[in-house]
Amino acid sequence: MTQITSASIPEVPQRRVPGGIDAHGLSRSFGDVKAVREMALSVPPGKVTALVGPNGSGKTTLMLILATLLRPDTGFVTVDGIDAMRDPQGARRRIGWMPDTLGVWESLTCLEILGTMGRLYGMSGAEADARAAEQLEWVQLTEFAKRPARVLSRGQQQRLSLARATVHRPSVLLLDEPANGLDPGSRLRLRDDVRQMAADGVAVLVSSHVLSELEEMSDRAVVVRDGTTVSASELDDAADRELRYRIAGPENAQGAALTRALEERGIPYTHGRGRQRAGVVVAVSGRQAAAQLLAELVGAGVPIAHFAEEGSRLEDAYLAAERPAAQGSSGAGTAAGPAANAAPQEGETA
Ligand SMILES: Nc1ncnc2c1ncn2[C@@H]1O[C@H](COP(=O)(O)OP(=O)(O)OP(=O)(O)O)[C@@H](O)[C@H]1O
Repeated sequence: MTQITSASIPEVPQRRVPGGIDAHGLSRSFGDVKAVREMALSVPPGKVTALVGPNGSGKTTLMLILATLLRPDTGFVTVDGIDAMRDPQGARRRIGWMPDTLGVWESLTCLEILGTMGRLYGMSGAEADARAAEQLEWVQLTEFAKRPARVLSRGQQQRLSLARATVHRPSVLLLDEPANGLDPGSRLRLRDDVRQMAADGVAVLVSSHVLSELEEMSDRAVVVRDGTTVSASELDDAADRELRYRIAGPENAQGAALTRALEERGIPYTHGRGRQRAGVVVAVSGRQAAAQLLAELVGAGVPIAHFAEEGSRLEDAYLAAERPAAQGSSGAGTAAGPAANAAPQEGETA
């Protein structure tokens, strides 16, 4: 894999002095394939930023560039203000990198792997060994301390990978599909660990295809498509943004009483599709408005068996990115359009 060197690389133009990651103008081609095109991205400290996009949109290529493991054709990356092109070693000391597969020395024990990593990051032998034991305890792998990594299950490998990525207490953490192969309990732990690291000030960038997982772990979302950043948005509490709610009667059908009540109130709705998607979908301006609508319907004697938020802001942003630009934001057949479409190009904000 190409290593970044400082030779003949121009200095980062003065833009802002960020903690975390600031990248702009990133491009990388593989032959004719433009995997990343003029991409801009910021990953602020103290927050978890979700990186989402369709297959082949350039997420892993971007992650590898940010981790200083792949050299971009153009562009700049700073890590805690350090120019990663000119000083990749300095940047790497601040970065924790968890790839989607562990890729370790399989015959070494878990303790040896983490101890070796600690030494590579400049710790003394005693310090590295103590840190290795501490990390194994953190990821609940102490019982495997003296066993070779090849005996670990996929989920255990992921936990060892997280321990390895954070052995040197990085201030930036890059996680590529971290929940792959984790059982539900381990996923919840991972979410809590990632949130705790962000609370401690770490800048976290995490990519995953499991949007529900990302939604509960992330503060922000960056959506990429065709190698470019198409939107960046805060996943703030949905207090007063437009939301979609699915409403169904006791038979899980749309129900004449329900549709009549909505029509009388001038509330547009669309029909659900399929057995699991029965009922109607309406757009409301925030949870307060949703609560009022529910109270009103029940007050009017409409039988309601299901009333729940539909999709999520992250899902909306992702689906909007999957659609070709020409289709725009038609709302995907629901009463409300995606809420995140108007988000600015990442890098123009901050
Ligand atoms: N080493 C490589 N050689 C040739 N093409 C590559 C290489 N790495 C990536 N690509 C191409 O670059 C594009 C972006 O790939 P990348 O792996 O970054 O996407 P991704 O968003 O991570 O995809 P996925 O979600 O499927 O993992 C794809 O078209 C891919 O085929």
